Amino acid sequence: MASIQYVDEFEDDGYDDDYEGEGYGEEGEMSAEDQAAMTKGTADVRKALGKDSNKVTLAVIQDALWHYFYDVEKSVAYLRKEFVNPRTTQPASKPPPPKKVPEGTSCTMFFPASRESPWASHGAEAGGYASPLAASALPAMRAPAVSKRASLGAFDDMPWLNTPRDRHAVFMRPWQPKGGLLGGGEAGMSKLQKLAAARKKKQDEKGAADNTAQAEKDLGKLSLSAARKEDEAPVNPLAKRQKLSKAADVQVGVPEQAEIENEEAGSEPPQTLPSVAGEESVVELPEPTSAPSAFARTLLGPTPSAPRDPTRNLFPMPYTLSSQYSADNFSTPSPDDVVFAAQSQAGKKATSQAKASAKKNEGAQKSSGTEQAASDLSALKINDAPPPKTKGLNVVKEFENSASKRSVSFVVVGHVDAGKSTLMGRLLTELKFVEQRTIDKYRRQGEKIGKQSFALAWVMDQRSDERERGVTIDIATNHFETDVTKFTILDAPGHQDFVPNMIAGASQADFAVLVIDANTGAYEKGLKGQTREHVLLLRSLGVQRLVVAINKLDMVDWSQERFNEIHHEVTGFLTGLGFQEKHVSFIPISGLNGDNTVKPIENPAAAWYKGTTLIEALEASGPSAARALQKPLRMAISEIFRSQQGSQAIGGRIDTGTMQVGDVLVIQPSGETAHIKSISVDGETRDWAVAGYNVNLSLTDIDPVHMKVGDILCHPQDAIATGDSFMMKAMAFDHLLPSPIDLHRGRLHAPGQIQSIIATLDKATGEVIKKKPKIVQPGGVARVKIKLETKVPLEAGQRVVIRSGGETIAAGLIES
Ligand SMILES: Nc1nc2c(ncn2[C@@H]2O[C@H](COP(=O)(O)OP(=O)(O)OP(=O)(O)O)[C@@H](O)[C@H]2O)c(=O)[nH]1
Repeated sequence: MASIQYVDEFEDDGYDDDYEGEGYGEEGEMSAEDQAAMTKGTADVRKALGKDSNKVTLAVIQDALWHYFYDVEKSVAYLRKEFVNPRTTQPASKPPPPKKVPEGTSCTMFFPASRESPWASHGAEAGGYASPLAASALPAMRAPAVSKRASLGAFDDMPWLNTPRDRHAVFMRPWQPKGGLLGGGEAGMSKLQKLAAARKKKQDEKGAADNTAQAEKDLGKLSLSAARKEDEAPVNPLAKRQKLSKAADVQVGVPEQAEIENEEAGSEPPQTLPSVAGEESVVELPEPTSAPSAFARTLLGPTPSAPRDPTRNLFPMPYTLSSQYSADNFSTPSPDDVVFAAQSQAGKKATSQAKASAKKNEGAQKSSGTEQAASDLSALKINDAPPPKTKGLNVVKEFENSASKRSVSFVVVGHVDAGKSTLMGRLLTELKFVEQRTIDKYRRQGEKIGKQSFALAWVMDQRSDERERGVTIDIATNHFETDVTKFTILDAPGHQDFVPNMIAGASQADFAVLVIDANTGAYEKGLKGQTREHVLLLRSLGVQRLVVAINKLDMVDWSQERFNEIHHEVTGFLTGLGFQEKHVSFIPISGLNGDNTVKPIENPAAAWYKGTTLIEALEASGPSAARALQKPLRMAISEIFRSQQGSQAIGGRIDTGTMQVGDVLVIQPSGETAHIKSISVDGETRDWAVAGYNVNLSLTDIDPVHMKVGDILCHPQDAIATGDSFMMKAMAFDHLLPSPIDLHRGRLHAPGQIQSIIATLDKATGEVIKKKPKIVQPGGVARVKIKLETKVPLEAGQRVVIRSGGETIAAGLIES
């Protein structure tokens, strides 16, 4: 088969002749398959045309075959329509006869692409870019046998080209800002814009020279040379700012009544500048040469229609024309300047020069509000305030001699929805620490969100997210007292997502109330869930006494059988973990109804129970060991807040030792010190506090940035050390191996890793069983090396919990 060359015969038709479709070479060989198909197709077409076949050339036949993918039927139909029986009026889309017969294989292909993009034809609908595929270029994909004009119309009847217009791809031209917008980038400037810019530059240079001469003349009249000398001397920022604002006052000045009247009358008043010496001079000032651009107006608002303040012409900047702009904003010292001046005076740190300028500035401070603020601030005299005085008490003796009630904290734990918060709400209501009308109010509010059954729980769950979700999220603290004891309730969240908060609560408690939902299925679920995990954590954190409240017994009709079943199983579980039976009491209860919280159960179905009420059980419980008053002071910060008096305050529990007002404390790990200004225990102000107390301290001489929740307070003489590497004796709840972990102690959370497992230990004796094991099985005890990412205040003998991936994997004692 002869090789043919398709060439463009429409050289002046406006198409981009330079462009050849990407991927199509000038010389492309027809494949053997194509050649065979072409030969057969040609014969078939001729046969189909019969005697009319002499009306068409071979080239036209082969061109048609190529276009119709060797579809003889379509090719014949086309040839008959266009060549054998041509219509009198040729359609615009009629493909012109190719120049050469398609016997060959190479072609030049043409896309109807614009000069701007080889891929798209600019000027499609909506100013977008129509893809060649959408805009009749599809035939060109079969281009080797088609001229570019043919590509536009030859295949209009192809069904696959009749795609709806809404499915045509449209490429949008990327947005490019026009050059020259507020002096925008030069790259995008048109020639005209460049020319205009060059002319303007020339004009400006000329104008600037004139203006400079004029300004120098005017400035000479102002006699500012003396002031300039003053400027050179170092002054404090306030003095400098005030001097500038004073000058601004002089320059910008408040217009005289006459001027205002003039302006109101619409006449431009003479622009008057009073000199420093009071001398008046009329200054001819240049008018701004152009109005603000549309962009500037968008940013700064419309140009005020009122006559402009003439003095503003001193600053021919576009923003001064904005209605938002005020030249008086800096005419008085800024708040920072006021603070700076006040601190300089209060701390007596200012240099003599600064003092002199501050004195000078006093005269300049015309605003009485500013003077007041400065005097108020100087009155604070933070650094001058004497530290709170200590009474030098022997706190241990004071404690022993005091007739105050014992202070006890208990944490309320258990599986989610066991009824912990409800039980505490009921207890506080029964004891009249919460009024019934408050519960009624909560019930009405709860009804609105379908949570009326949580009315009692809302006594503890005060956060809006807790109320909306019906789930306790963080430790809620509340207080009540009996004749002999002041109790602090630490209501812990039961949801597994908030176990770290439960750990924080448990680490502040003397004993725990474990609430178990006796309902069918609920108890069993809890035993696999947080009932079990919470008990493990209590044991690990050193809590030895438990009151087990078997709750919601109203739902199982006060079944003695159910009570006994739970009693039996839980006792086995607890003793297995090392709890002593004598330190654990079981109470059948209904927190919702209040049965057996303060008053014995009235329901006859519970006549089988002859034991104590919850409050009696609480009274009988307490700390498992004597308070460690003689040990060094250790208090973990559980909250940081501002007291009502505005001073810095913290809350927490004293783990060991004693403190009194006036003591200096070290906050670890920052190492910063503070003074105790006041101590509050159970809402009462005290001179001292001892281990076991939950206290609020008001501190002085400390910046709150040096404190955070989880930090430890101690006395400087026996401050706790900080470190990031510890040896720990750990009881494994899950498999333990060197891996990333989170270490928890109270509110302290520190990321780190188990660096190595030193040895597995005998649970009872603590003797080494195996050195350097690869893994520790759940239930095993091991000595592990912990490396933390930051230094934290931890010391030997402290109990910590290790968690990983949201699960508690171990707990134990810091050894060193
Ligand atoms: N019938 C009955 N329902 C109770 C009792 N105690 C609590 N409930 C219901 O149990 C649901 C959960 O009570 P909460 O007090 O929020 O439970 P919780 O243990 O504090 O929940 P979390 O702190 O989120 O773990 C509420 O709808 C209570 O009304 C009870 O003694 N009897």
